[in-house]
Amino acid sequence: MIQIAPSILSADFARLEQEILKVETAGADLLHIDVMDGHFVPNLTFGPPVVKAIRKVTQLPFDVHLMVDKPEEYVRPFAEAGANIITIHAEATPHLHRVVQSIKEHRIQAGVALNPATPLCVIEEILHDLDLILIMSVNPGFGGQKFIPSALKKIRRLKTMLMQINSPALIEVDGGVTSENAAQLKDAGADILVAGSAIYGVVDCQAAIASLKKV
Ligand SMILES: O=C(CO)[C@@H](O)[C@H](O)COP(=O)(O)O
Ligand SMILES: [Fe+2]
Repeated sequence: MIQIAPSILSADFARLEQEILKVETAGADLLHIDVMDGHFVPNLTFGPPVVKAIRKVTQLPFDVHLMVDKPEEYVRPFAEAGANIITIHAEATPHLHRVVQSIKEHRIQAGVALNPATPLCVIEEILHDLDLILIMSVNPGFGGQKFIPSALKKIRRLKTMLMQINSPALIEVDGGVTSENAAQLKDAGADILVAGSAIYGVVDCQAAIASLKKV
């Protein structure tokens, strides 16, 4: 069954605890935390103290999406704050292998994210080291953007690559996910759907999660 990871980027930050508990009760599988540094992407969001604070209010696994330059400097602080998965961007470091290994040294899951324009070949040599690959289906930085359809072809090709090396790594898709494109994403090979506005931007988030899951 497909897993759903609500992105708290679209939550009401003034009521963050309730917003997290709301999606936990509604059947979320993971909590997606978008970390932005104002350099790698033109937006600023959460640091390790926020992750540490919300670690106390929920049992949901934390799926930390680091949209930051020099990700090597942030692995330890986010791991110690309570991340269960740390995903770094391939475009953000020339030392992808080293940073992936450093995530694994913290005994948490390691993911690599690819922007829409980044080809799959940049992760080919480290694919067997990864627990998760995040395919961006919007340009990172903001919630509420329109899904870029070329992500579907990329997910299909990635699924084939993973099957060829017998890898159990999960494919996560992030950006513009809705109940309209969820079935296509699952058919293409996605295992985890991240959704911000499709879950936090509607009145009934339980129905929203259910409709994403039922694909
Ligand atoms: O990483 C990002 C954006 O950079 C995402 O996780 C967004 O938070 C997804 O929001 P929606 O596109 O689902 O509204
Ligand atoms: Fe994200």
